[in-house]
Amino acid sequence: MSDPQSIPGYTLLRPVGRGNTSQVYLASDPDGQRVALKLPHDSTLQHQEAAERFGNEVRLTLQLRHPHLVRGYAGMPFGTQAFLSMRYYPGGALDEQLVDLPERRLPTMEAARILTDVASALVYLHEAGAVHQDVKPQNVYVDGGRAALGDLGSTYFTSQGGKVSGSPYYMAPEIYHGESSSSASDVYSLGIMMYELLTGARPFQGSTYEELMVSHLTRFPQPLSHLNPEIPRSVARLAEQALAKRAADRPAAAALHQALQAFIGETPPEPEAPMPAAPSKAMGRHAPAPPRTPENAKGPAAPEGRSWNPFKRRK
Ligand SMILES: Nc1ncnc2c1ncn2[C@@H]1O[C@H](COP(=O)(O)OP(=O)(O)OP(=O)(O)O)[C@@H](O)[C@H]1O
Repeated sequence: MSDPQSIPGYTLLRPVGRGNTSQVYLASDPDGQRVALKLPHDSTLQHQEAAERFGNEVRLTLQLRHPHLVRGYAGMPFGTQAFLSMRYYPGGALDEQLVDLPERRLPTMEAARILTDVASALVYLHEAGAVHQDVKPQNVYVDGGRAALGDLGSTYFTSQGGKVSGSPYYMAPEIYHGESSSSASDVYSLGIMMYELLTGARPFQGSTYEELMVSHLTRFPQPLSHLNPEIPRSVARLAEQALAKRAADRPAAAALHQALQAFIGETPPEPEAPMPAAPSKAMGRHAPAPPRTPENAKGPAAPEGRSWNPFKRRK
């Protein structure tokens, strides 16, 4: 890991979190502003793929600007002085905040506001031709009730291509199949987050990678409005469609954003307005994907033994 004291102008205040690839500190920057300072572990810098992922996160966090993306201030993408300075969120990541709540559940309107913001960030990324690939509460930061999506390490521009990845609880069927990801894969992950935040439970469960894969590929969650009657039908229907097994059957992030915005009262509801949809051949709702078994699936390999972690990104 870079020595934080050796990054000119930054004063380390205290550690705030540790991930697989980096350590994050609360620090003060050259202007005396409190920032989150992310420093890669030594092991990250020594591993080419991990180092490239860190560099990708630095470059894209500084390049992509949106009110609902974690704001990057400064950084160095590579080398022993690699770092990323970004907005500091005192409450940490959303998953860390959920742990403290009864039944891991936010009040419905709070959850809907967070989801609206994440959907808004995805609309921006998708319009820019980018795919995030790791939408999950661990990568969402909330302050004052409003959210920002972070961790652009796996993000890529479709025009340039990128390595497929995802986290098993949030990963779309096409990624389990070993196919490429697209904006529709992000919409699927957002659909999982909608279920999780609006009901307190993830729609697909499994105690091993294989069980979780089978669940994503073959099961259908209960209608969202049965699980939470406070959710308007328009939002519930789109969340269910976001979990369509076939990418082409999912709505665009813009449709989800529009419906969520109307729900939280940020724009007047427009029931007559056509929802923007992802280009699609057939619209068979929740059409099942061809049956796959753990043996024939081409998706990312399941880790062995007890170290299986459904939140950990697969590459
Ligand atoms: N901007 C921020 N503000 C406050 N805390 C943060 C911020 N960014 C990260 N953290 C804290 O640091 C922890 C580690 O960050 P993060 O998950 O981004 O690390 P990582 O090494 O990139 O993760 P991964 O395991 O996905 O490689 C987070 O769980 C969170 O607690």
